[in-house]
Amino acid sequence: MSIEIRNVSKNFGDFKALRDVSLNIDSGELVALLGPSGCGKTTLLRIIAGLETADRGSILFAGEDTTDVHVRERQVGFVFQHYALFRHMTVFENVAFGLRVKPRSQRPSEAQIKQKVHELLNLVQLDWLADRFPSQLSGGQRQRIALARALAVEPKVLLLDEPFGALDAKVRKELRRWLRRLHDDLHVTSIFVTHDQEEALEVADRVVLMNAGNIEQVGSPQEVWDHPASPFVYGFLGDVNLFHGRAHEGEVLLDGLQLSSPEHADAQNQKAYAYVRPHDLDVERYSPGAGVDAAGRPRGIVAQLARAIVVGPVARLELIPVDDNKPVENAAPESVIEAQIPAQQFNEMGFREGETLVVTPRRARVFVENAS
Ligand SMILES: Nc1ncnc2c1ncn2[C@@H]1O[C@H](COP(=O)(O)OP(=O)(O)OP(=O)(O)O)[C@@H](O)[C@H]1O
Repeated sequence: MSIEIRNVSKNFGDFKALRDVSLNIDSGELVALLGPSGCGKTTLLRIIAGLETADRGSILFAGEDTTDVHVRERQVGFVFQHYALFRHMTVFENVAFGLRVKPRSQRPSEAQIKQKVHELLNLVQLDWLADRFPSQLSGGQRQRIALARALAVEPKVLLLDEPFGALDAKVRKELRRWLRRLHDDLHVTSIFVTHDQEEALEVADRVVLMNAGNIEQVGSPQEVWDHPASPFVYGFLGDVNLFHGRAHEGEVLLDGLQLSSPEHADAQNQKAYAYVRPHDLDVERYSPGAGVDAAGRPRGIVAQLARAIVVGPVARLELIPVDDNKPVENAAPESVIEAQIPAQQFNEMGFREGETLVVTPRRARVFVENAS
């Protein structure tokens, strides 16, 4: 079932939790709502579910306005972060619950319930736990049971609010792959809230980036990663170095660095930000003249290697720009530059902590502020 979110706004007192949010979700899509804590993800999910009402705007399911449709009639399944399994019921009874509370006319027979519950438990690969109680399950198993329970009533829409939020990193990773496979089998239109960018990028067909009650960008994981639409998205998706400076007629001058930025050829001494991913920085040993191009423009930053963390195939370098006026030890945390190079290259170059290096961006994304 497709979902259309049309100009939805929601205030809590003076606080604007959602500001004129619009979004279309196709039938069978798996969409992630991604954003920092408090950006309005859960509020939007609750409005879609019918657990909360919007101040303005509407939600359409398959083209039909749902405003007057009660949450029970919306055919929505939920899974929340804190497994809401009934503690006094076995796994089997938890999954059967939604079927048993159906109105008598729609309620399946006992034999049908039994068959359906076992099918669902097989689907989440936990049929062998049918007779256990929730307290006898691991966190990951409980979330899979919660999902089986949500699916029991054959929802048209599945809403998941940080479903793996309370689990440890390894289990989270397993479960997100498992959720993706399950979705590929079932194709239930699903919206899944997370503040974990890796989770959103790995699982979703499309990612909706939210910030302060607004949608900043919607796109496939590849699109939002390769072409972040705003400084917020750039900063939120993955590690990034931020350099401040000014742009003028296609050139950007940052602290100790000059970059060409042809897309800002019209800029007239405007405030600019350049975002550079750690793996888009080249690192070489300092020598006089290093980091300066043929025309004498500074293309690299001279910096001291403060720390090198080499784990597996990647070397993460923390570098502090060398400033004549300030001892490196007193550098502000935000001035630390993070670079990532292959561990093999790090070892071949024989870099040592305390050495002076030059870092040069291979790729940067420049945003220019309109008011100068
Ligand atoms: N019932 C409420 N009354 C007052 N303020 C609320 C209420 N529900 C949510 N808010 C506020 O609205 C904002 C958005 O909340 P929401 O739960 O949607 O954020 P979120 O993006 O899901 O964050 P998190 O990832 O922390 O759950 C928050 O600042 C929150 O404090």
